[in-house]
Amino acid sequence: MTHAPVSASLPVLDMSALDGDEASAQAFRDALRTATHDVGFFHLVGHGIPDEVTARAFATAERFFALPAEDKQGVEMLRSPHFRGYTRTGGELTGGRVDWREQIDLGAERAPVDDPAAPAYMRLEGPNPWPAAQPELRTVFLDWEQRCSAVARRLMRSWALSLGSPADVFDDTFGDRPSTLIKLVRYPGREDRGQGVGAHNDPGVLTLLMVEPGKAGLQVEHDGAWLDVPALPGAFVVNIGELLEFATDGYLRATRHRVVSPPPGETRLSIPFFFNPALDSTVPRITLPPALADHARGVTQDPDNVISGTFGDNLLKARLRAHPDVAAVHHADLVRSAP
Ligand SMILES: O=C(O)CCC(=O)C(=O)O
Ligand SMILES: [Fe+2]
Repeated sequence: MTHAPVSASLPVLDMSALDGDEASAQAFRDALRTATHDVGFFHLVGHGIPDEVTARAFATAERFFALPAEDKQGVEMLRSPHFRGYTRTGGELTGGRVDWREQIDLGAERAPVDDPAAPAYMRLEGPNPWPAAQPELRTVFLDWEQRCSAVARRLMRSWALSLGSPADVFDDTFGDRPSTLIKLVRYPGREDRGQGVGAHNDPGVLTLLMVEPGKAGLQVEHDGAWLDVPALPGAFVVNIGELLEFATDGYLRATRHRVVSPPPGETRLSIPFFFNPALDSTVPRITLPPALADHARGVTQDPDNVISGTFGDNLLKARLRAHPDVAAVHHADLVRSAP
């Protein structure tokens, strides 16, 4: 690949260029840096995940949402102090307003941390509730997690090089305990085409989003307007989160986005994968070469959303806000002490 074509206003990057010669790998890295400096979003093809694997992921998600309500309630997030499991439609907030989507959150499968002296964010680590009625959910999405993590680690190394840093500059941030999270999301249709998920930035580093083929609804803020971003079949929509903006002093941009509900009678499935640092790791603030540093905009300052270099702080804050019912049941001590 030499040039990034533009489709539906977002660049399309072909990751298979990394398997080519140094010139094509360099062109990919330049396109990666430019896309995430300018818009903060791009389409990613050539990522190596076969179409049939993606089709299986959507078929599995569809079967999960079609389970009887009791099966979904059996794995509801309200039972999980780690914010894992099923959230019914209307059970989640973004920007203080109700999102119209149902979802299951599947994080890195680990043992809970039971050290009372550990920072509060370590409560986010723990097991997932897997539905007994659908055993393949576990195998399909543990496999999806492995595949997406490999793509994400490769992208992180490409960003590092593209910013004039050693390829491994971000490696320790993720280490062997990255905070991965997969959401299976179903947006029901409705008349008013309102908030499927409200406008937000992703709080972490990197998001690889797969959208059901042919479905629109994702909108990305650019130059003060909302761009419609229909999915390209088999391609990820990739965006960066606030911590990569933080790491680059705003040279790379975490961009606000939202999903509007599909029309009545339609639904939209999506599978976002979040590749984020270990909860207790501090993201390095990298030194940019002068030519890039001149174009660093500084980190966006929002008094309602102060960014910490420690990922766990950001994630815990985001989870408590999005799921106040889970917070009230399992983390009343934290909610009471919140400013
Ligand atoms: O469902 C989508 O297309 C996007 C979801 C999203 O932005 C999120 O869950 O952070
Ligand atoms: Fe998002």
